[in-house]
Amino acid sequence: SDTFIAAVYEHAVILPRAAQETVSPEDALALMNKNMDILEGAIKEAAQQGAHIIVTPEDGIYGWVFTREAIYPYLEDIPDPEVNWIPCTDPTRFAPTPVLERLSCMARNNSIYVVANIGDKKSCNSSDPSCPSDGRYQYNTNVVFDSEGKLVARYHKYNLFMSEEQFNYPKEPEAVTFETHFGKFGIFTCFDILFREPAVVLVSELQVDTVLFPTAWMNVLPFLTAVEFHSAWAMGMRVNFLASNTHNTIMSMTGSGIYAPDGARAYYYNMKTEDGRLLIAELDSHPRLSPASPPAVSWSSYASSVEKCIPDERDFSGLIFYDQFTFTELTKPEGSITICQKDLHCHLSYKMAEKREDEVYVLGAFDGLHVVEGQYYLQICTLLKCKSTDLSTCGQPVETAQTKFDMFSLSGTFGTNYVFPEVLYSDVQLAPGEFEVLNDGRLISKTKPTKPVVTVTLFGRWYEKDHL
Ligand SMILES: O=C(O)CCCC[C@@H]1SC[C@@H]2NC(=O)N[C@@H]21
Repeated sequence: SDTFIAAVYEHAVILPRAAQETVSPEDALALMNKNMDILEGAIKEAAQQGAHIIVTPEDGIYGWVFTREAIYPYLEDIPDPEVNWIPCTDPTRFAPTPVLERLSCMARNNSIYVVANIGDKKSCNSSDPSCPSDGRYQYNTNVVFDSEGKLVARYHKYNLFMSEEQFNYPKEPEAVTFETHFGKFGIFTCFDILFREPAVVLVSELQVDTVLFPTAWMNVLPFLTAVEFHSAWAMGMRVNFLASNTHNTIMSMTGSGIYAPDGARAYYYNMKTEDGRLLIAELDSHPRLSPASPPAVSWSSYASSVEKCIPDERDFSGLIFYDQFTFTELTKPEGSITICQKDLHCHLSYKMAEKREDEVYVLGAFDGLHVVEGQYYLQICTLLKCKSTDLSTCGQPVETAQTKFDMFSLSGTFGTNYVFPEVLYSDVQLAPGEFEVLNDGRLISKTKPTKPVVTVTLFGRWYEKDHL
């Protein structure tokens, strides 16, 4: 069919009382059942509203369990989907798997695809030289059940985030896809989104239509807040993207959404209360075939054609999330300005509705390797509001703004084809339908921006440079 209805659930996970202590398998299952009780409510509601598929978050069933031993009682031995198994109707076929059984039944009883994140365990012995000393591999794992409850996908997270010492890396990245009558799906988890494998492979080589993305994402302004970055990835990669985040304001975890290539269809960001939220929206099954599908972009085309930038004595540098940017201030209410760092030249044309005395904006450029909490090579052009009128605060996280723009157009001489366009308004709000990327690489406002701008950014990932 042409469209389908997608659901994502942002879940305020009930955490284990003491994540460092080892509990009995009964206590582990009791906690997982408490979380699954809540997920079941969301799954039922989504199915009632006609959703074909629902995504639930990373760590959504047992929370954050920090040691290898402490997570063990929560894990199940998840078979390869090729075994063709409906745990709901055949629960004893493999070793005890009460969580798989319950998830399978939730999918089957509500006739909806269910995506969940749980832990997989695989025993090994000394015949395998890389077998861990405790005799098992433990994986951060996504599972997908179809609307009859059959296990159709299993994915082991490849890019573990720093603190996930409870899990092992799979030996090779897994590019997991499955077909449905509403399009081809790919799946990966959280930190995977910053790397080429398997995320980019799923889209560029395996041509999936929709990405399923369970996450436990800690927000970092100005570029890596969940709703901002995930919607930008959907636009840059030209896929649908179903992001389900955990909700825990103490950890800065909030921000889920249903994103199409041309913008968010629904999203949720809430740092004020501890409420979860079900989102439901309609999407094109094959977004690339849609007439509204954005064209392929030649990212550096426009910026390479404008005059080169000449270093100016008023340029200055500042840190954004530990990366040293080169900045120049927007001193006039409107104009065209350029800033460079190494090979990256960034160009901005803009017009403010009014130049306020109490707010300062800069144009910034960064071309280099980010090295904190993981290493990845970035090329970034950004228009952003500084925290105060003191230029030394430029780059620090800012959530609110009052300056309205009449228009903006941002471009850069990117060396990579992987550029994610971000527009963030005041109070961490997205701007669906209000901006677009032209095929010459300009990120432009389509209409007069309706809210004050916090940042407009072209976030480029240069995968080939990571290992040089
Ligand atoms: O557990 C994960 O895989 C999610 C981590 C994502 C965190 C994002 S990516 C880098 C940045 N650092 C943070 O603390 N939050 C963001």
